[in-house]
Amino acid sequence: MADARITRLSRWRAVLRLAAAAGRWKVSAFGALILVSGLLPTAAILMTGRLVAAIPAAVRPGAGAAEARPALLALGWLVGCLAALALAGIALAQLSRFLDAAFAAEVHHRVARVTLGTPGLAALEDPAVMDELGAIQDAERRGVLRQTMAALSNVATMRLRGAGAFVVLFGFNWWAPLLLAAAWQLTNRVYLQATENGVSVNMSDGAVRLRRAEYLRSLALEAPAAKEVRVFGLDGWLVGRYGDAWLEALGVLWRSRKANRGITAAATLGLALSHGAVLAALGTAAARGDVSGAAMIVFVQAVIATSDLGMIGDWQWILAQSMAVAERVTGLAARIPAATTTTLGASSGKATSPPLLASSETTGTALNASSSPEAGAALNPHPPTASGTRSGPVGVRLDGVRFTYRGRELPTLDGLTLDIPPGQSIAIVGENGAGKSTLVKLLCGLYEPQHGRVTLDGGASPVQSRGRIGVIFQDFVRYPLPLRENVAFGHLPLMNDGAALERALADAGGAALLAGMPHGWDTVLSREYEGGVDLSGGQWQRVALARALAAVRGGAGLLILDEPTAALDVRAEAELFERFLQVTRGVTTILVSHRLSSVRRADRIVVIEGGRVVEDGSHAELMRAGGRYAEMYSLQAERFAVAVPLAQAGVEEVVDA
Ligand SMILES: Nc1ncnc2c1ncn2[C@@H]1O[C@H](COP(=O)(O)OP(=O)(O)OP(=O)(O)O)[C@@H](O)[C@H]1O
Repeated sequence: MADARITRLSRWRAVLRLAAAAGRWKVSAFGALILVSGLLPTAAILMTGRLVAAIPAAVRPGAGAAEARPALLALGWLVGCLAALALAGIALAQLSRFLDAAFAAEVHHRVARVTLGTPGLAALEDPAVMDELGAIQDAERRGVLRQTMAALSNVATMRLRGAGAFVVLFGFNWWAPLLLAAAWQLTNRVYLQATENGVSVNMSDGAVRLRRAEYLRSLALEAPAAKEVRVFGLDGWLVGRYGDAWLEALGVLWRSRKANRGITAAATLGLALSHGAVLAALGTAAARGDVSGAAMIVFVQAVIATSDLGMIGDWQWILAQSMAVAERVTGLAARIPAATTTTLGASSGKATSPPLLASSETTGTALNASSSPEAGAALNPHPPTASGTRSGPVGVRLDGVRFTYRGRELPTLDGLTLDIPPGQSIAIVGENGAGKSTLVKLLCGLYEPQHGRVTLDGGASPVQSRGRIGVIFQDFVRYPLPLRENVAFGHLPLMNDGAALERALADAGGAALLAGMPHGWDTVLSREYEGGVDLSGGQWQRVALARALAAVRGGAGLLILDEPTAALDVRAEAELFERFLQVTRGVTTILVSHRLSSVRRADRIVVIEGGRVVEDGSHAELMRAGGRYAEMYSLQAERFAVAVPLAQAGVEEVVDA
């Protein structure tokens, strides 16, 4: 019981803390209006009694006589109460709407601040955190959060009305209000317990199942899985699984409701008996003449109004859910490690993003660089840095790095040591699952190694160096946003610098792509939007490359490319790499690729196996050594030799290793 009280208290505190974001005056006005709306009904009940009591005296001499004054006064007060009640109701509804918008925005903002503020991915991949976020999102989607203040005002005014009636009933006798209040409280407690149980299972066990059901629904309804669902004939299976998953989620709720059925019935019976007892006592008193007609009207209204001390239905359910969500939101920061250097303000995801004023200078410099007549000039010879403290290529050092994914027993990287001097171009190769992409994520500070250290720029952590890194991940994001944003996300200050964006896209081999866009830079890269276009896999890859090059233009001194050309045909890839060597002069580049024909152009190649570096050297050195690299290269070269006749016949993709 004490625990439940503490939980309820902390939930109330959480709601009020989030609501406070709307401003002290608005919240104070909200509280005052609740008080007025909650207490005026009791005043109206009392005024009705006064009016009824005064009417006989007023009727006999006529309305103009002095005896009629109390009745007129009571009537005036009653009308005043009702009018004030109506006005307060309107004002409260308006203010609730405003506060609800502010409340939902604050929840949104806090969740975004916490999730974007965590520098790595580990916390967001934690199933417990995913469930928390899923439950919050679910409440947002169902509109629960946007009704919190309306629910709060309704519940609070009704409780005040009930409390007023409770006090009024003491005018009849001492036990009637106590009996009715106890009966309603008991019913309310039972209902509340059932509601809270329902909310809890809904947001824990139910949420997990609901998330699964919604994922299955998204597979059935949304574009990404549409092709496979149709070709593999998954439709029937999906509909069945979705139905089962949905019923499982609802089953959790139904079971929790069923468990409370008996006690709910007992509480309802108690309610009926207590009302019967009080009304019988009132009737007896009236028959004996102990209670006047006017008092009878007041007490009967009060008996009815004590129901506001009981369960209130939907508003209570909404408030209970909002309170549980509010508690989760305010506790989220404690469960997800806070950012050490990133902030929501650095919305580019770069801790060292320049302020807007500085960015125009940055843009100016970039513009000058980009407007250089020399095609393919080095992108970042002396870049303006985001932090203003560092420029030029970034040195990278990994010291005995060991990293194991959550839930896995064996480490993916196990004592990996690698030193990359500034300006070097290095290629990382290894079999599928060797840990190449994991290494990239560690270099970007998305995971922390359990042992060893990753440092950039001569000692900074990857998170501190975010503004100095340009990256294309293997699973880069295809933003269904305008082409401009898809490229400028690499360095936000370039957003309106058409020349710099154009140069980045051209350097990524995407000049023709821009020419084919119906609305130029403003073309949305998704057919789901009016005037939008769909891109091929290779075209998307060029856009992602342009984004990484925009980052370099904005000051990144380390460019990491994880399988940047997997979707390009062989000729396009060869052209692109040729160009790349020119435009990334003065930048440290790390290339992860299975295409050894591209890899061989790097200054240095390292082979990863068993979580560590097993070979390290130039293409020629590694070929001479005759180890893993030489073996892989020879295998691909054999395929190349077989494929050349086909390639000459125009089937170039066969060469793709
Ligand atoms: N988020 C994750 N959680 C748990 N395990 C993961 C996660 N990401 C990758 N792994 C595992 O870590 C290992 C290394 O994966 P990684 O993607 O780094 O390999 P890779 O060398 O890039 O492979 P590929 O050449 O296929 O891209 C794999 O066994 C993979 O299953």
